[in-house]
Amino acid sequence: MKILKFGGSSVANTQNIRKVFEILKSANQSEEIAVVFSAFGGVTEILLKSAEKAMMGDRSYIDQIKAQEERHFDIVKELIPIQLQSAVLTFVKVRFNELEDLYHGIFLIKECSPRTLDYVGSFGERLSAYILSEALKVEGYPAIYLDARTVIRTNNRFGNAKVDFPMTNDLILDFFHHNPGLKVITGFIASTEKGETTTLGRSGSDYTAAIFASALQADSLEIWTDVSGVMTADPRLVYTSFTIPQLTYSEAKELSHFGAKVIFPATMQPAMKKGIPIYIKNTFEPGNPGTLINGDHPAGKLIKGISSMSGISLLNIEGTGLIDVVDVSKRVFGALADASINVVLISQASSEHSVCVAIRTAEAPKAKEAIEKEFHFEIRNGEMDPVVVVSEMAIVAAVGENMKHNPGASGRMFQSLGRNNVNVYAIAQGSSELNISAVVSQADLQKALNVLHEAFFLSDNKVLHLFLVGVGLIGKALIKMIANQRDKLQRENDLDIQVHGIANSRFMAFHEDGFDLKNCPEPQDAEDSRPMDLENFISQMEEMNFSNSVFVDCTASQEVADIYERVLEASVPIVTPNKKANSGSLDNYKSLKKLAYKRGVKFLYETNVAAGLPVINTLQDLILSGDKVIRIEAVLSGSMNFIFSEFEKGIPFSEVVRQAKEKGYTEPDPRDDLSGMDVARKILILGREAEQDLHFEDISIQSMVPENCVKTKDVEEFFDKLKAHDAEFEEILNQAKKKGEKLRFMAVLESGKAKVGLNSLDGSHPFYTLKGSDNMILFTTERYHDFPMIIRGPGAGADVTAAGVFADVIRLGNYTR
Ligand SMILES: NC(=O)c1ccc[n+]([C@@H]2O[C@H](COP(=O)([O-])OP(=O)(O)OC[C@H]3O[C@@H](n4cnc5c(N)ncnc54)[C@H](O)[C@@H]3O)[C@@H](O)[C@H]2O)c1
Ligand SMILES: N[C@@H](CCO)C(=O)O
Ligand code: NA
Repeated sequence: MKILKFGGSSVANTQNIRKVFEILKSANQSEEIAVVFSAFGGVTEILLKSAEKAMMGDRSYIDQIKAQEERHFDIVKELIPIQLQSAVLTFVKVRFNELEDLYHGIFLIKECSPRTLDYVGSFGERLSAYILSEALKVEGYPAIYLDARTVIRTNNRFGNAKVDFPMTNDLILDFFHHNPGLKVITGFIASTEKGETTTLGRSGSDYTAAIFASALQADSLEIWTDVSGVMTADPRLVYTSFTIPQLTYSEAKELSHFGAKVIFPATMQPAMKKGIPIYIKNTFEPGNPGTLINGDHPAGKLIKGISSMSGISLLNIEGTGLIDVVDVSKRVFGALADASINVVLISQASSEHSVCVAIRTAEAPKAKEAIEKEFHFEIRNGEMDPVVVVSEMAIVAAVGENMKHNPGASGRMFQSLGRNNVNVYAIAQGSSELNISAVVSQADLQKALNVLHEAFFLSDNKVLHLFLVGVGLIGKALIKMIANQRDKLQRENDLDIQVHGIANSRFMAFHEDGFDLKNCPEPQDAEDSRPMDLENFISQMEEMNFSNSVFVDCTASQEVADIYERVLEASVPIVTPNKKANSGSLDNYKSLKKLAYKRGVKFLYETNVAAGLPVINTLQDLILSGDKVIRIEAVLSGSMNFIFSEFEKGIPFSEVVRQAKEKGYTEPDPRDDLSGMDVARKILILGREAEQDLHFEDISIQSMVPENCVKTKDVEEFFDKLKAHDAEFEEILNQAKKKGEKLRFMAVLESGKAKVGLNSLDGSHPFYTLKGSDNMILFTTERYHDFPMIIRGPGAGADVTAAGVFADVIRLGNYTR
């Protein structure tokens, strides 16, 4: 025997009802079934509201009831052939006539008792189940209409009656014994011994189904609704949520307590007690297996789902007078109970200094008043502070039986919340270890849910949400690379990268779902393009509030570097090829590192030096493992190396500089390379990474920019003026050539001082053979003493740089969560 129950939305119209009949057809093939129906979608609510209207003397109830009568007539006419309609239409007409009389009575005496309300409320199910039983007969079933008032006995607590199970079970068994056929049962309603109509309260039809399942020792109970089972989290807030295949009875209770309103656990109790498996299924997606709720306890994920609840306020009851006093909690909760306030969550630390209670926000003023009244004297005497109410809060809770005796769940929960800058205001975990609840601000709720959902369910699939400032040469190359690699990363590394914000110096744009990276627009051409404003860009990033946001700075801008502090404060990691932050004041360099450490987020800048070559990471590894840097000698500018090595081939100097720019080796302004500034910044950063307190003043720099080229209107004018100096550079080159030497623009750092400039080197020097955009770095350290560690390779250019930025982003993927 299987009991199937269909909710109001499943039988809201004939189109849906036909889907229900299909489901019954296939269910009926394999075993005996009985079916419980709710009223047609929305009917009961209208019946009850109309009663209220009638009571208030509002005649508009008449039209509403008429409309419902028509709706029922229509359903009959659509489901039942004309020659069989009249009996059914008469049944409906008689019920509505009776309803009319009832409402008229309520209207006249302006009174409607809970008893009358239950009677009024019973019509919806009586109508739907009767009509559907007749329609099922038409479909060929031996259908029998069962008005559950004849078998479910309750006390007379109208509105939420208590079932007399021994009596009810006997009546049900007896009815089934004497009435073979497909029972079509009214949900929600019952009666007292005296024959008064009662109702079973919230989700009463589910309860009816569970009562029948229990009485008949059914093999299973199916609750058919309009969602495919219980989801891992509220699907409106977590797009990646999915149906939980199986829950234990206790997990189902915990999950439905908050938010997941698919089932109301109390109603499942009769079936749970008998260990009857319950399926939650979707009428509109019958092929989906939905959720099975039973007693099984398979090993698996730490948690089954995350529930949530909005509209919460925290009450903080605090004071020295609370310590070691035995009746404080009794009085707090007594006062709340007396004021009929439902307590959602409780937390008290062992210091006993404060008690924290979460309640619904609507009840907060009443709760504060009740407690302050109770502790009137203590507050007056200063032994207790006035109750502090913090509103705009929400609760998230991780639920699962596997947390029991299994360390790690709370660690993972709070670590992922913390990493994503979600502040936790209060925590509660019962000793059943079934549920860990955290109170967070309402503004953080969606992020918190997503963070937890990712941490517990998608931990094999991380998503990085990028906000990219600077979509120039490097930025564009980066986007292209991500677009090309994305599928593979998802498939083989469970890592997804989405870009939600893009900006250049003039425009910015955002995309909630992430830009289509294969056809990524320029910031000025994007759909919601707007003028660039860095503060706004950051605010927008914060507002979008993704878990695992990443700020990527592909500019050479000081202004952008100056915002890093704010980004790190928001616990958002930074990846950047921009050298400005690390080569500014030593204090700023140190404080950024400290802040990143404090916030537990990464600040990655491998491409600050030698583009994608592994220089910074290698140096950091050397230092971490206890090595000490004695000397760094390096060619650190791809463009300068290109310029001075190509120049040898007889191309005029100004022309080679232009080529370096065209090849994407130079800084946005090539004078930053020629002046030695770019190299100076790099050696400064290397020195600092080597734990030397290096300042800009500790570097002597030889500039290659002729004096009259320093100040020009723009880069074009600079190139024009540079032409006039071609002969001077030619002369420097010839000097070197004469000696059989080559010109190399390089940096040397030793004993806390650095020198940056042009050198003429003979064939014995390792830099002699460098070509094109090559960089080369020689680290002489305590360990690499007799022979230096050498890193060499192309150190400028869009691809090698973007690849280095990309590698840093992927590295973040390994750190997050
Ligand atoms: N080109 C290379 O080989 C190479 C190698 C290593 C590191 N880098 C570094 O990469 C960074 C970018 O270089 P690029 O060659 O892509 O430069 P680029 O001039 O092509 O692009 C810079 C982008 O940043 C934008 N921008 C500038 N100021 C901005 C601001 N305040 N707000 C928003 N956007 C702003 C510009 O509009 C442009 O889109 C620089 O820091 C450079 O040092 C470049
Ligand atoms: N302009 C730099 C690349 C950025 O670091 C160089 O030529 O090496
Ligand atoms: Na590098």
